[in-house]
Amino acid sequence: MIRFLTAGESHGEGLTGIIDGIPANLYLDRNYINEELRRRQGGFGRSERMKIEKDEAIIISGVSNSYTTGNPITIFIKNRGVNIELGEVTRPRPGHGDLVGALKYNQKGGRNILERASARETAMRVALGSVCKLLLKEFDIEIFSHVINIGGIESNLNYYSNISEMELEKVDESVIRVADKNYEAFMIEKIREAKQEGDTLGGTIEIIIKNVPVGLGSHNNWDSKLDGRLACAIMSIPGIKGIDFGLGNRVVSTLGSRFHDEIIFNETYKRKSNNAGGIEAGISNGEDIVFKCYMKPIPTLKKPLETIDMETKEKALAQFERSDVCAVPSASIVAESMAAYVLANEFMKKFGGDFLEEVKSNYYNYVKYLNNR
Ligand SMILES: Cc1cc2nc3c(=O)[nH]c(=O)nc-3n(C[C@H](O)[C@H](O)[C@H](O)COP(=O)(O)O)c2cc1C
Ligand SMILES: C=C(O[C@@H]1CC(C(=O)O)=C[C@@H](OP(=O)(O)O)[C@H]1O)C(=O)O
Repeated sequence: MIRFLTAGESHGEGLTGIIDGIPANLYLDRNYINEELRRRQGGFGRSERMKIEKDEAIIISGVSNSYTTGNPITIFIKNRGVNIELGEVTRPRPGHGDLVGALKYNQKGGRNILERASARETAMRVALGSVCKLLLKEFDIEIFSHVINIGGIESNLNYYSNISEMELEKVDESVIRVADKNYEAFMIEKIREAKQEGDTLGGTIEIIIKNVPVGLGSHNNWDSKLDGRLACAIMSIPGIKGIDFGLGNRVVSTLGSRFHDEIIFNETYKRKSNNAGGIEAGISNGEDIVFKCYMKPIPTLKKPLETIDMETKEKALAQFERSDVCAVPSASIVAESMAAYVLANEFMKKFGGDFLEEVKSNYYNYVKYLNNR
């Protein structure tokens, strides 16, 4: 079993992560980890903070001469430009953790809460997730993501683009479908407008995972189901408010005869379509795993919402501090990383071994078995 924990505050010394259960003898490419960290820092709409930070993974344990040893791997990422005044936050921001956390932990305001609720912590999830990605790559499993909606500007280039319009449910009128490959330019413009208005945006991310073998996850109990485990991991990302698999909410408006993926046999079992998104009964079915996740608009607004001052109990405007306007592209890298963790964990549960060669032998033995079914 693979498990991980992170620690560290947004404006503290840095972030620490420990991941346990990665087999020995896996080549751990530091450049790859740092490149993943760089990808998370990108995207239009992020705050000045991303110009200050230059995330770099310092590997403290579990690796020798660039190969894993089977020991727990510890990674540290230093916080660089911690130069903002860390005052108390007594005018809590609706949508952030300030009020609920202060009440739950008996704090004067939200400072100690936001330091940990902040998505700064997701840098470490990406570092640890990249270790999981490197393990999955040994078995040709690759995870891709792209942003398909920002604040209602929707790209029609998604996994299911080739489905005829007849089969699409009527799109909400507030959604503008951009059939153009230049949809990114429209999205950037939308973010620019929101920034000018002192407002913020959310959006939709699509994740596609390729070459997943049949048989990860299990139908046999609620907490073994692969879709459930992915949903839990993805929903734990700050700001993510929903996830759906395959055709997503179109399941409600599509006839069963058109929805379910017919089974064919061509050397192995295959499907004529992939509306389920690669998972049936909590088990991967060998097709691409496809899901979408939905991020709410960033809670910190330059044009603040109404709140209550926790000291006076008077009506007030929510506190503003440096903030992103839109962080959907960054969240997509975090979503890839959380998906990598879940899949690597399921992979090790099924093909477990203490060293990579042992995991490979178990895996290829299973592939041989499948080829004879
Ligand atoms: C990559 C990333 C960056 C974020 N940046 C900000 C930000 O700058 N300001 C902010 O208020 N919220 C930001 N958020 C969202 C908050 O962290 C999140 O809304 C908050 O912790 C409350 O959690 P919840 O939205 O899951 O309820 C960001 C989220 C992610 C994934
Ligand atoms: C630091 C990161 O994101 C932060 C997430 C975040 C929040 O409230 O979630 C608030 C902002 O923090 P700050 O006020 O220091 O700029 C973001 O920059 C990061 O992604 O590395």
